[in-house]
Amino acid sequence: MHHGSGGAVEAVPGLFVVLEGGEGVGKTTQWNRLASALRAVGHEVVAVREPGGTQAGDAIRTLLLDPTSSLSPGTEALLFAASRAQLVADVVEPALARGAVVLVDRFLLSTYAYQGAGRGLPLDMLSSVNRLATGGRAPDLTLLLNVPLDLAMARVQARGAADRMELEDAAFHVRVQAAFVAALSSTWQQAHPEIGPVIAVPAQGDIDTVTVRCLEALVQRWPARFTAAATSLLHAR
Ligand SMILES: Nc1ncnc2c1ncn2[C@@H]1O[C@H](COP(=O)(O)OP(=O)(O)OP(=O)(O)O)[C@@H](O)[C@H]1O
Ligand SMILES: Cc1cn([C@H]2C[C@H](O)[C@@H](COP(=O)(O)O)O2)c(=O)[nH]c1=O
Repeated sequence: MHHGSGGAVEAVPGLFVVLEGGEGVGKTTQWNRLASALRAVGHEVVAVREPGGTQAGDAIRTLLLDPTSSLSPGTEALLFAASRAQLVADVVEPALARGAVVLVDRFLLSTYAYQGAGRGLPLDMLSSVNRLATGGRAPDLTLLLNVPLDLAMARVQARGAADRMELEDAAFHVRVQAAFVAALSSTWQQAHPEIGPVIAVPAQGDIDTVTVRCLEALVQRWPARFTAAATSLLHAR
């Protein structure tokens, strides 16, 4: 909420922002830093990751990422959707209704990239299942962090203890990466309004530079909403 020029209290719309990209591109790092930067200038930020973010979602995450889990592609897709359904109902919708900035580490585009391109499931089926999960809620903006695949995979290897998805072979990760890149085209986005707008953020530089690029993307999209963030960005330079 904020006070309008006549003193009346006006509702501020919630904003639903998603960070996307393949393994090791720096999503979680930037998700933490963006949340801190926006909170520092007074925004209510609800930061959650997928799969997870609820009690049920965290249990589903453990099952999905455990390298010893044996899951068919359909089971996997349904479990990601189930985690998402709980997250949208319990966290995303209430936070958006309060006017918060909801920052999510991965959302439906990951399903299209991993279960669609990676596993070969048809996007129309994934879309139907996920309509049930999201109730049609689409992100207001997705920041797709872009890093060459070999560099990102080297980071993942350096991190150690790979999860079930990270252990997939190189061809799987090449398909996933190609699907993310395809989502940058305006033709693709027009055909998939459930994903919302997707823009690329070059994420190869040092961590601070990438955070500034992410913030700049938000300021550019919503200049009035993020005036304070823009000012602090200028001071940081
Ligand atoms: N800009 C950067 N430059 C160098 N290293 C980075 C950068 N951003 C993140 N890293 C490092 O790369 C590794 C992966 O980062 P992070 O966990 O944020 O990526 P991610 O995209 O969330 O990965 P995943 O999807 O596999 O969990 C971490 O060790 C992190 O410290
Ligand atoms: C939401 C979502 C995620 N995945 C995959 C992508 C990653 O390999 C893991 C999540 O791990 P992270 O460390 O949090 O990135 O799950 C997927 O395959 N499908 C999805 O919808």
